[in-house]
Formats: sequence, C-alpha cells, structure tokens
Amino acid sequence: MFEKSTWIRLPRNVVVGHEVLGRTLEVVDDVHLSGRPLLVTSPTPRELAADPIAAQFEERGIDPLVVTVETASFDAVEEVIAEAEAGDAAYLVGVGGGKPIDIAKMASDHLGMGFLSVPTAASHDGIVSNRGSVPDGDTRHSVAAEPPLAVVADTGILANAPWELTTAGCADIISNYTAVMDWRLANRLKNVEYSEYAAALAEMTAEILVDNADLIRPGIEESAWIVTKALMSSGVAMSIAGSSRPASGAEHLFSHQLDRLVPGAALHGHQVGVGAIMTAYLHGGDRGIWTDIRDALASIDAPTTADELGIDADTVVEALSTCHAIRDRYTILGDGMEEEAARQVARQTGVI
Ligand SMILES: NC(=O)C1=CN([C@@H]2O[C@H](COP(=O)(O)OP(=O)(O)OC[C@H]3O[C@@H](n4cnc5c(N)ncnc54)[C@H](OP(=O)(O)O)[C@@H]3O)[C@@H](O)[C@H]2O)C=CC1
Ligand SMILES: O=C(CO)COP(=O)(O)O
Ligand SMILES: [Zn+2]
Repeated sequence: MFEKSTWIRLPRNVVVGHEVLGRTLEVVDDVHLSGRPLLVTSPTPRELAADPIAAQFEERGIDPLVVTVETASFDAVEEVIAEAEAGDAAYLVGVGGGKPIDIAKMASDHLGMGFLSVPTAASHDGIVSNRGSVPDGDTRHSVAAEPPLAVVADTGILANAPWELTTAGCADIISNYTAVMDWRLANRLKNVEYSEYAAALAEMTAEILVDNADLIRPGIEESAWIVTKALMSSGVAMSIAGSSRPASGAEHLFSHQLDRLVPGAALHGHQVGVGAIMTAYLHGGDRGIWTDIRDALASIDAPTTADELGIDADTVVEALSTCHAIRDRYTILGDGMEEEAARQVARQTGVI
C-alpha cells in the first residue's frame, strides 16, 4: 500500500527587483495580511529598510511595532514573541540579514502568525527557506519552521550592502555541491530519505551561479539579482526536501562548529565555503572537484584559506575533526576524522 505524503511549504509571493521596498504594502495586501505588523530588524538594516517600511505603514495610519535585535538567540525570539503578544501584532516582518529573518521566522512559527522576509543582504539562503537557525545551547543548526508568506528583496539595497555579504551568499550556494554529495552518500549508506528534485535544484543553482560568476561584481544591481535568485532557489530546494540536506552537509557542520569555537569570527557563507573545499577533497581526493570549488570561491572574492577567514589553523583543524558530533547528520566525515588526518586535508587543500 502507498503510504507516503509530502507537504511542501513555499512562499506565495517572491518580489525581487529595483526599488521594490516601496511596494511592501502592495505585497502585504496581496497575501491578505492585515492589522498591526511587528518589524524584527537589527541596527544597520533598521536604518536602511525597516524605518522606510515603518513609514509606509504610518502613511496608511497603521502604527507598526519595531524590535531591534543584536544577536541571534532564543532570548531574542522570546522578546519578539512577548512584544508581539503585548502589542497585539497580527503578523511579523523580518528585515535584515540572516539573524533578524531567522528570529522573525522562529517567532512567527511559535505565534502561528504569517511573516514577510525582507532581506537587506544577499548573504545566506534562509531568505525563503522553511528553516530557522537560532543557536540554542550547543545546537547551532537550523530547525523546521514556516517559510515566509512573501519576500521583498530590493536589489538596490542588496547591491549596496558590503561586498563580503554578497560573496558569503555566493559561497553558501557553492557549498550546495558538497551538501548534495553528502546527501547522496547518506542515502546510499544509511538509507536517508533523498529527493532527486531537491538535489537537482540545489546543484543546478550552484552551477548557474558559478557559470555567471563573471557577472557578479560589487555595487551592481544585476549581480545582486543573480545572487538573490540563487538564494531563493536554494531555499526552495530545502522546502521541497523538507530539510536543509540539499544545502547543508559536512561543510555546514564545520561552520557550525566554528560558530561554537570562535563565535562571530567570520560570516556563515564564508565558513561553509572553506569547509566545502575540504569536504570536496574528502569526497574525491586529488581527482575530485575541490579545486573547482576553490577556484569558484576565489573568482567571487570569497575566502579560500583559514587566514582569509581570520581563523587560526589549529581552530580549523579542531572544527574539522570534531564537527561530525554536533548533529545527527551522516556525511563524508562519518564517525569523525583523526586530528592529524584533518590537519593533512587542510594542508593538502591549502586551507592552512
Ligand atoms: N534559516 C536558514 O535556512 C538559514 C539560516 N542561515 C543563518 O543566517 C545567518 C547568517 O546570515 P548573515 O546575513 O550573515 O547574518 P547577520 O544577520 O548577522 O548579518 C551579517 C551582518 O551584515 C549586516 N548587514 C545586513 N544587511 C546590511 C546592509 N544592507 N548593509 C550593511 N550591513 C548589513 C548586519 O548588520 P547588524 O550588525 O546591524 O545586524 C550584520 O552585521 C546565520 O545565523 C546562519 O545560520 C544561513 C543559511 C540558511
Ligand atoms: O545554512 C543552511 C543552508 O545553507 C541551513 O543549514 P543548517 O540546517 O545546517 O543550519
Ligand atoms: Zn548555509
């Protein structure tokens, strides 16, 4: 008897382009949200996007609530939930990088409210995903959450964000190559549930981005457009899979472990990119695609070494040799690498 079922949650409206921030209320109306919004933002994105959105609401006679968060934490999620309840918010709007968007996503999931995602940086593929990532004790990886009802991605704001945020987004996409290799391996060895559609979409997204690497340059709206569409596509792959598997394998375990060892040292995307060089090497040795991954990262100015991440060699080795344990996710790291073997891989790939 056939007993499988799939429930794919996706955003209803994804609006990407020039000066679309000014159309936020149109998007709100289109997804039939009404009442008082609570904007969740962080300091820089507040000035760039949350205050202008608040002004749009005020013009309409709606007084929005605004919470500015400094760090991604469960305390921040709880603060947002409390503000939403006290202020009678009807829905949430996450405005900023991954931190405020994930906090808004987790809070709206808890409150059973809709939420809108307004990225100010093309820095990560959680913009449309059905995952929320807020560190909780030793847990650093994402958990299931409702995706946004709609996304408003203004390419002018994204293009003017610091270039390293965009290169971090590109590296998060390039890491799909190794994430999918790990997923296939886990499917073959451990019978982990696998979706050919989600894997193909994640890989194709990385391929299109790499093919267009020449067009991705600082300060150019078309570049922001290319990267943002790739981030959306990667987020959709996660929603189709019902997990972050298409976009997160051992390279993400490595990054999550760095977040524990040296919090805030480097951007999420940059860490997973460097992780992908080493885990691609583990998958294929000298004949593998690790050099292609390294060259693709270098071509968009993303870090390819520990030095460029601003993290010392010993910490990189420690993260690589211990990160298998932080999550129940089978990858090329298996039950863990010996420290000396991890050091060799980091050396062979020029990471240290
Ligand atoms: N849910 C999911 O599926 C996924 C979640 N993630 C998560 O996303 C996070 C990484 O996202 P990231 O965006 O790097 O994190 P942040 O939200 O911390 O943003 C990084 C920095 O960029 C600044 N910033 C944002 N927009 C602008 C702008 N337009 N101009 C100038 N500065 C700007 C922020 O400012 P300020 O200091 O003011 O905040 C912050 O300092 C991680 O926590 C990661 O785990 C990653 C991938 C997938
Ligand atoms: O960062 C992500 C995908 O790019 C989310 O993955 P995690 O589930 O490992 O947090
Ligand atoms: Zn990621």
